[in-house]
Amino acid sequence: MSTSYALELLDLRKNFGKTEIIRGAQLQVRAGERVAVIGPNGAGKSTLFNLISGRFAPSSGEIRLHGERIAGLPPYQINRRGLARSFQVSNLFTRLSVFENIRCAVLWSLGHRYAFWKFLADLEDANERAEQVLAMIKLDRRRDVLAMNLSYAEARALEIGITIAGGSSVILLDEPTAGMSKSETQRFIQLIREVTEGKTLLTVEHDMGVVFGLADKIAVLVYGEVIAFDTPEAVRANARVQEAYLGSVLAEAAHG
Ligand SMILES: Nc1ncnc2c1ncn2[C@@H]1O[C@H](COP(=O)(O)OP(=O)(O)OP(=O)(O)O)[C@@H](O)[C@H]1O
Repeated sequence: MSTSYALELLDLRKNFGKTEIIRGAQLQVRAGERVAVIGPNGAGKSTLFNLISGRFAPSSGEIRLHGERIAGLPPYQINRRGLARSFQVSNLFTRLSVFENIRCAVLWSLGHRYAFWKFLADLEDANERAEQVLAMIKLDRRRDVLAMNLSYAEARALEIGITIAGGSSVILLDEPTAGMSKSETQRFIQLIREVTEGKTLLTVEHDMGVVFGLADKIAVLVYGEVIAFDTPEAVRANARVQEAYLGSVLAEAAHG
């Protein structure tokens, strides 16, 4: 039954002009699973995330979030239904503090932009929730620092905090550790594991160390199709994946 899945892609397709980039993608993600979407450059990973989060409307097919149809809805409506996508660092409010950035995200998720009386009543709750999120992303000691003065890794942690602030149950992270050193990456994987505990997570990831450190399941996207969706061990052993993509990447990772 479809409602047992947190997220489903059903024969999803997306054309840009005459070129079909997503070609009948199928995926069924259970609640609480952490899934890494991998695939060669240009396979359509970012496009897939843009479809799921509502930035692009699919050409055909369906997307279901907790059994509800969301394909073609605008991003804010998909967000209201419990799906949040990480924003890039450049989307932080650089002249606001770490705390204020998170509080904005909490208030936004409460949907109180236009109802001032409700806004005041809930401000205390929002403050409390923002403090909790700060502690979760381990930036409580950087609470009053302006976002523009954070280190790169701290800014990425803040980005994750903003993504989870609204309490969404399905979280999409696009290359969360890109640009980090090896030790920062290790710490960040742990942080992501903690803050997404009990949630459904989808990441796009190129770094195989991150993939194997974070994912319960791997979805392999090749030419706009999910050619495998299984545990890391099974995907690693899958001949079709080896042939299409993973063999070369794993060989590289082993020597890198
Ligand atoms: N808005 C767009 N208009 C036209 N073509 C697009 C658009 N967005 C993406 N594409 C094309 O779709 C294909 C898939 O791109 P996408 O960025 O989704 O791949 P990806 O798997 O995320 O790649 P990478 O790993 O390199 O980031 C590429 O050939 C790209 O040029």
